[in-house]
Amino acid sequence: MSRPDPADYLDMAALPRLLDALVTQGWFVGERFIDTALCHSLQAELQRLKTQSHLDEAGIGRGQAHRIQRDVRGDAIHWLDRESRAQRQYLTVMTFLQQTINRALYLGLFEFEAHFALYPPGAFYKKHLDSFRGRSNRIVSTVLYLNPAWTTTHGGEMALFDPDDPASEIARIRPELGTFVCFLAERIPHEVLPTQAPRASIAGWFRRNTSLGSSIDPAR
Ligand SMILES: O=C(O)CCC(=O)C(=O)O
Ligand SMILES: [Fe+2]
Repeated sequence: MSRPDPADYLDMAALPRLLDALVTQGWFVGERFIDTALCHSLQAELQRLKTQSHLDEAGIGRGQAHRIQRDVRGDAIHWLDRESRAQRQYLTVMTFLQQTINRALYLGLFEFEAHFALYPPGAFYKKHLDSFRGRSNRIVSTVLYLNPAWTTTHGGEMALFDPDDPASEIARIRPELGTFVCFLAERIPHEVLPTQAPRASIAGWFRRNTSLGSSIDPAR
């Protein structure tokens, strides 16, 4: 089986803009950044996972601190496990992006973890940081949206906030199929506004390895 070529699945021409935006403002949004056919395959897989009851209620906090809190986040998730061709293609693209970012910005990104997410109507995710400065090993957050023909009446945008003034909104992103967002996990507060329609995505994080000696550092 031939390995997928990342260039077939992502907008190579947008990469310089992505790197520049990460450095100058800490976040990037690209429309049609990931190949449309691949997005449809991922969307179909997420639907299948839902039908087969393979989605779990999402929680907050890692390891022992993990808990479900519906008043904070209301999505259901499934961690990517390379089970399908579409997942493997997406993970290959993300590995390529990791190498591209490391070569240009020396962030020392070490691995990528990601989950499908489905927000049912009425669900949201309150303003948060994906990682806390100093403690964290999530360095760059990513989101790929999987919703064809999303309109403003559907709500469910992601709002980004100014790291130096977290009350001030700096961007609002419609979760349209193929749109890809990445941002510095320790810097950019963000929020998922209440959605009116089922909202599908893949949220992922590039991590740095912070394991020390024999003490392992779990991803989740
Ligand atoms: O789906 C989104 O727009 C963002 C999701 C998010 O912030 C998260 O899963 O941490
Ligand atoms: Fe987040």
